[in-house]
Amino acid sequence: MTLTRFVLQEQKKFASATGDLSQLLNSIQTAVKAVSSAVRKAGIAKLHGISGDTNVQGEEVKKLDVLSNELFINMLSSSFTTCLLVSEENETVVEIETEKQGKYIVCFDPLDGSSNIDCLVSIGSIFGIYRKQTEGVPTLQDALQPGRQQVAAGYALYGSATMLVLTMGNGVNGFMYDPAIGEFILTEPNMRIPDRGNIYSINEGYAHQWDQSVFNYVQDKKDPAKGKPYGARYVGSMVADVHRTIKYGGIFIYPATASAKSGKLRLMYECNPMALIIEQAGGRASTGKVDILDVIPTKIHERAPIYLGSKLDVQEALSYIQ
Ligand SMILES: O=P(O)(O)OC[C@H]1O[C@](O)(COP(=O)(O)O)[C@@H](O)[C@@H]1O
Ligand SMILES: [Mg+2]
Ligand SMILES: [Mg+2]
Repeated sequence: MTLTRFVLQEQKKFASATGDLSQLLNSIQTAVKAVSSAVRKAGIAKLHGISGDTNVQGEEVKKLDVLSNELFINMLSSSFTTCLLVSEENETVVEIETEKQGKYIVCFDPLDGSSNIDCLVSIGSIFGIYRKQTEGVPTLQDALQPGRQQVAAGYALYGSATMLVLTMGNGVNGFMYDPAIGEFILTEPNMRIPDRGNIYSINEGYAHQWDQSVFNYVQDKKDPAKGKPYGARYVGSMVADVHRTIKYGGIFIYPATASAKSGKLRLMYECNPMALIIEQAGGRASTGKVDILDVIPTKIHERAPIYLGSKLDVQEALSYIQ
């Protein structure tokens, strides 16, 4: 089953569906294919003397995150299904030209894990989709919806293969890209996260900046007197760290630190899409105080601390904090 057919099949379950969401998801699929192809060429480009700024001819070469952002914006605006776009790479909300407007709002991180590009480590893209709630000209306020309102969300992981993981609010499905036929194939139907894992994932280099509660939790996860110690894994690409957490279970944390009181990760295009996927796969995602999905955003680039993963692991971590 291809991703395109899967989406169409979901659409058929709703007699009133116009097909706009399917069209929107198809445009994201195309953007992801184009980003994937650019990612696969980026490493080898160095061999041919092409770097992020200029090639051997002195011609300008776009950085991967800038290129990915343009691909997402072009595909989404020409899908005629969106009115507002919120991108990590754009300071303000992008309003689609009136003639091309549709009823959806898309928040996205076109290229996540950018510090990993130059060392050939996995990177990704993340997106969350909302319906415009009011009539009339779209405004910033239309974009500031809590994550709970997402109609669909997903991520693409550019790893040893490219995989697109999608939720439309009734479970999570994973599609592996087969470059030979140019299609995403459903290879991971109904993905479920284990209720408990044995991996913790956090940037321990910042331990001196954590709250005591985070420190105590991580300490206990390593203490043989407190149970079998957990393994540590931290890629530094949220998509890769979250994908591993869904597949193997465990916990991913990007907490508040002394210098970053709301952590680092962005609520609208990193935390919210991942939180919907994790909840739909049977896990939990919290800021430490409330469910990520219940946070009402006040600005498009705001940050949130995040504790995400297996239900019992997140519950245990939260018991240290609350
Ligand atoms: O280096 P740190 O502080 O651990 O941060 C890692 C986090 O930063 C990010 O790379 C931020 O994403 P961008 O690359 O899209 O800015 C996340 O993917 C990752 O989880
Ligand atoms: Mg990111
Ligand atoms: Mg990014």
